Amino acid sequence: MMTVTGLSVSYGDLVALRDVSFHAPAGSLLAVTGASGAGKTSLLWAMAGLVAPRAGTVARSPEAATVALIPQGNGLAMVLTARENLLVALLAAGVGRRDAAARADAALERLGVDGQSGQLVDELSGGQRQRVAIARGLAMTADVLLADEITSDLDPRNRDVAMEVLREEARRGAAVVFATHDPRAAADCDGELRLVDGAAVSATRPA
Ligand SMILES: Nc1ncnc2c1ncn2[C@@H]1O[C@H](COP(=O)(O)OP(=O)(O)OP(=O)(O)O)[C@@H](O)[C@H]1O
Repeated sequence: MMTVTGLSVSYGDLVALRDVSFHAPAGSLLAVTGASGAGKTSLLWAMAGLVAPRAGTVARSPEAATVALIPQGNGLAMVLTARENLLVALLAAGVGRRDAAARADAALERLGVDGQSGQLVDELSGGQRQRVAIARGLAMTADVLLADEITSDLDPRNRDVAMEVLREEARRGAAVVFATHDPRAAADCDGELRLVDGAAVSATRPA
């Protein structure tokens, strides 16, 4: 569904990603692992089209029409409520008002933050914010879901819920790519791309 070929990303003189190739098929959950600074976020941003590659390509098949990114550090608007954060994203994507409301409410409930729906994000705990950000990505029902370190602030129970959500998204047919430091979370995925200093050192593919 999404194929990365010979991808390099640099910021000025700093090369963050070098000659990385991999394939994210529909219906699979892939982990991107590596130490801090290894290039995981740079890879996801390049896949989302948010950073231009210095070399290489990111190709999407025709069925990969929509891409959603759950960014590291949540990327929520603090001055909006949890529900408004989801609604803004859905309405901006062209989803109708009634459908957007239903999808927002269902996603907040799936992540167990429906009780915080009307609260300003600024008033939420770190873990609650992270769950609202996951809910926003879930509500987009994208063909490709890119999830960047989405379990870092979660307790074990909510970590399991987040992993189940990613798994369900893959089961729905999405190509899901999940950047993580957590070896246990990576072990729950169908395959793993391991980065060291921006280079892919190993890759296991979905069976
Ligand atoms: N906007 C930027 N400008 C300059 N350098 C950057 C920028 N973003 C990332 N880098 C550098 O690129 C390299 C890869 O960073 P990246 O955020 O992709 O790594 P990461 O594996 O996601 O790290 P972490 O696990 O800490 O989030 C690092 O050396 C980082 O300092």
